[in-house]
Amino acid sequence: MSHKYAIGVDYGTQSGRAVLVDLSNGHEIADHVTPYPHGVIDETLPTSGQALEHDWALQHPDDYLEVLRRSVPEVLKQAGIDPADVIGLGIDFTACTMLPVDEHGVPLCFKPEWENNPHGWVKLWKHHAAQDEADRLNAIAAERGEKFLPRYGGKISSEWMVAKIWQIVNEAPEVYDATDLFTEATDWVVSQLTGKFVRNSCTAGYKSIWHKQDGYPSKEFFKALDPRMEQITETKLRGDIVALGTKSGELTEEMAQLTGLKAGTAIAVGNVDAHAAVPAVGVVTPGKLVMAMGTSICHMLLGTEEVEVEGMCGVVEDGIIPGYLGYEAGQSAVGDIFEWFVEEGVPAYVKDEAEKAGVGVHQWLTERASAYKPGETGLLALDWWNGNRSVLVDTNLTGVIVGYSLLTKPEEVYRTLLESTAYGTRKIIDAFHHNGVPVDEVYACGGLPQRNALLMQIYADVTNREIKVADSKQTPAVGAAMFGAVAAGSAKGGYDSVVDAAKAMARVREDTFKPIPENVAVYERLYQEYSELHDYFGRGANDVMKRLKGLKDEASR
Ligand SMILES: Nc1ncnc2c1ncn2[C@@H]1O[C@H](COP(=O)(O)OP(=O)(O)O)[C@@H](O)[C@H]1O
Ligand SMILES: O=C(CO)[C@@H](O)[C@@H](O)COP(=O)(O)O
Repeated sequence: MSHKYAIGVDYGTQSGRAVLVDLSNGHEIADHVTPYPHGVIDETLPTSGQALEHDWALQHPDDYLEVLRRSVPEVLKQAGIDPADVIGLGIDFTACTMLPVDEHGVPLCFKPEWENNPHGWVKLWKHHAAQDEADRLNAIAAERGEKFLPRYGGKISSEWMVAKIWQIVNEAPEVYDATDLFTEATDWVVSQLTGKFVRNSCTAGYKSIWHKQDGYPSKEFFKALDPRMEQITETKLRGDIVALGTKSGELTEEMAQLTGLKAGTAIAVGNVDAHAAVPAVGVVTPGKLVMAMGTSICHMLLGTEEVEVEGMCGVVEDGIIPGYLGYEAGQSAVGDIFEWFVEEGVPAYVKDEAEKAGVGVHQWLTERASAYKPGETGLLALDWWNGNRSVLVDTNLTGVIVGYSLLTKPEEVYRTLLESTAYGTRKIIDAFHHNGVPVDEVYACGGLPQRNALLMQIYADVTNREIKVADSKQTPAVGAAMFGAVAAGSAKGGYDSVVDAAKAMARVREDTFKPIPENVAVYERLYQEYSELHDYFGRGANDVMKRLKGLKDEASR
């Protein structure tokens, strides 16, 4: 049999990328990135120019198709292989990134009658404008003693499906009525490839409160939210829910024309970016935490029992690797915080000097920040620039930096922001480790580990754990390709399980980041200070952040 390949397409926050992978060893033969032409739509609607309220974050579904149109043919061209040797394709996506579609699967925002209504568009994972709905949902679920709540660390997030749908019910009931299905973007793109709609068990479990044994919450629960939602699981959330690793269907003729692949190529069911990355670093057993580090961080861990962990995003049977309970937690902003500082927080001289030195601002700041010892900046920050996903699950929390003086330098602030995100990760590791889901090893993948060695050393020191790094530029895409190979199956030159695929294809770098004992000692003290601030601002002792947000809302109305 000739050499076989699979393609993984990773849909990130700003761009989508296709990677063509050799199935015998996991090597990335070709990759290509397509920045989304409309990016993240968080200021004005592209059609009408209507201003969006803050906390909104939308996307354009055609941008996802653009990735297929541009990046898939490009990797085929770069690799110079016969498209018939690409036996499978898998995709992974940010989540919960959701959209309303009509009975033909057409996104409402593609239709002239809905294109000017912001609720007809894709709501990106970091759309945080459904916090009121999430708060009410959590109160109602707690009052009713809904047994799903502990599976989600005690709180359903405003980032997820039900809160987002309920916002549409409240603010645009006409869009709700016109919607045939609410879908995850990952399932919608797969349906465009195969011509057939199925839901994947991963997003259904983590983002739509679905359980392998119990199904969705009851009609009574949805009715208690809003009588208009009573039947939603049989109507707008209907659809077969199938396990990761399943073949969703085959590439249609039309999509074959568009991508250059062969019609009939096996297409895996949709997956989530962070979850797809886990087998791609070879993690298929418990005890190993995988951090997908980019705009945000998702923390993924396998377990054998369902236990309650404060503020985790969820525990889902078969949610990451079949046969295990998959645990997920996360931080809503990590790279995004560094980017905010680079874009909005540095003086002009930093940009000038970086330009003169011929390096990016991140690199310029990182080089200078590396000269400081832990504690030397005198600064400490709370990493809540985009709220707190775990363990507090509260998007209304905001950022703090303590310790400024007239001598504070931009690189010190940058280092402090790097450190603050490491403390946020430590909170998550502690929550799992001390509650029956051990974290013995840590793996990192995503854009950040390759770009910033200082950041990774800080994470090793703050967590006091050695960190292994993926030997791949595009780990989630490689994971998605593995699932594509499993969808094709061994008879076609792929694999029969993702565990088999991981054995052959997963790769981590030989060099690791090891904790440095003297740094660990100082960071332990700083982490105790972080914890004090974390609980003071985050657990109700002082709700100043929420009062400020309230004032801001009043002022902007
Ligand atoms: N040298 C750097 N150090 C730290 N962060 C960086 C650096 N370069 C880029 N970033 C951050 O990386 C993030 C993008 O990560 P990436 O993994 O490529 O994207 P995504 O999360 O969308 O998949 C951005 O938020 C950006 O601020
Ligand atoms: O929330 C999830 C997964 O559950 C992510 O899709 C979301 O944090 C976005 O991830 P990125 O930082 O864009 O890779």
